[in-house]
Amino acid sequence: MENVAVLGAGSWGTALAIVLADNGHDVRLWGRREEQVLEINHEHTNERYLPGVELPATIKATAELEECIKGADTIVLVTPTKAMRDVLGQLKNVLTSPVTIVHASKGIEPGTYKRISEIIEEELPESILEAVVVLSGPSHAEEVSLRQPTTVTVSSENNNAAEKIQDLFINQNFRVYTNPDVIGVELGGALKNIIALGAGLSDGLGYGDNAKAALITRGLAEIARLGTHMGANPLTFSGLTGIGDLIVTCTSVHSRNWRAGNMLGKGMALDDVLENMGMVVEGVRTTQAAYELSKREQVEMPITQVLYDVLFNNKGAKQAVDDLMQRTRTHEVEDVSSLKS
Ligand SMILES: NC(=O)C1=CN([C@@H]2O[C@H](COP(=O)(O)OP(=O)(O)OC[C@H]3O[C@@H](n4cnc5c(N)ncnc54)[C@H](OP(=O)(O)O)[C@@H]3O)[C@@H](O)[C@H]2O)C=CC1
Ligand SMILES: O=C(CO)COP(=O)(O)O
Repeated sequence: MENVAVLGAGSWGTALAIVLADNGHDVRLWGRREEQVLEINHEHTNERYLPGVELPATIKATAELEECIKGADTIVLVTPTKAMRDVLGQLKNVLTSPVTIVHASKGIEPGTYKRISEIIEEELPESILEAVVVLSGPSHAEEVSLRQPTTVTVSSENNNAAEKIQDLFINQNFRVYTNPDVIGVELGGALKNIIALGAGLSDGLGYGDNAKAALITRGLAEIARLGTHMGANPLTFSGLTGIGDLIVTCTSVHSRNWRAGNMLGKGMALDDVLENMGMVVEGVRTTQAAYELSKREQVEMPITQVLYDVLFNNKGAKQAVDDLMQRTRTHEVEDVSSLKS
C-alpha cells in the first residue's frame, strides 16, 4: 500500500482516486472548496463532478495542500492545464522530500507551447522531483468511476518510474500499458481535444457519420504531422493515446470537448458554451496553442486552423466545414507524390 495525493477533485481526479482506493492505497484528494471536501468526507459523493457515484469511504479529502501531500510517495496532478503553474508554485512551497509526480491532464500552454511534463520540470526543482510520469488514454471519468473496462498508457523518461506507476493503478477494470514516448503521449492527448471540438461542431450542424469519420482520420493525420515534427514516435499515434483517445473523445457524449463543439455547431456563442459546461474544455486553449505552434513550425494543420477561426475570429461553423471541403486538392498520404511506383 502506498500513500498517494491526488491534486484536483474534479471528474478525472476523483475517478483516479477511486481506482487508487480500489487498489488499497491510502488516497488523499485535494479540493479547493471546503463544502466539497466535507461532502466527499461525510457523504462519500462528489455530485457536481460525478453525479450518482458512491466514493470509497477510504478516500480522504482536504483543502489543505500541505496536509494532502504529507508523507505521499506519489503525487497525481489532475487540475486543468491553465492552473498547472499556480498549483506547482504552491506545491514547491510545501514539498520537503523527493516525490514522483504523475500528471493526467491534457493540454499545451499557449504562448510557451510547453507540454505539461515540461511545465512540471520547469516549476519544480530537480532535488524534489524523482520522476515525472504522464497518464493518458481513452478514459472518460464517468465510466472509470463505474469500474467499466478502461485502458490507459503511462509514459516517462524513467522506465522504472513508469512501471511503478503502472503497478500503482492497474487493476481488473483499469489496464495500464507503458510507452517511453513522452512527447507523443502528451501531444496525442492534448491535440485530440481540438478534433473533438470539430467533431461536436460537425454533429451540431447536423452532418453525419461520414463527416465525423473524415474529421477523425484527417485529424489524426495532422496530430501525427505536428507530433512527429516535435520529436514523437509516429507509432504512438496509432496507439491508445493517439487514435484510441481521438475515437473516444470524438464519439462519446461524456466528452466535454465534443459537447462544447456540439453547442457551437448549433449556434451558441463560445462564452455561453463555456459557462454552460461548468467543467474544463481543454480544447479551446489547446487550439490556440497548437495553431500558433503550427505557424511557428510551418506544419500544416487545416482542421486546427479553421477551429481557431471559429473560436477566436468569429468564423461561422458551416463556413468552417465548407472551407475544409474546398481546400486545394492533395494526396492522402504524406509525401506520396515523391514515391516511385
Ligand atoms: N474528465 C475526464 O474524463 C478526463 C479529463 N482529463 C483531463 O484532466 C484534467 C482535469 O479535467 P477534469 O477533472 O475533467 O476537470 P473538471 O472541470 O471536472 O475539474 C477541474 C478540477 O480542477 C480544479 N481546479 C480548477 N482550477 C484550479 C486551480 N487554479 N487550483 C486548484 N484546483 C483547480 C477544480 O476545482 P473547483 O471545483 O473548485 O473549480 C476541479 O476540482 C484536464 O486536463 C482534462 O483534459 C483526462 C482524462 C479524462
Ligand atoms: O480525455 C478525455 C477522455 O480520454 C476526456 O475528454 P473531454 O475533456 O473532452 O471530456
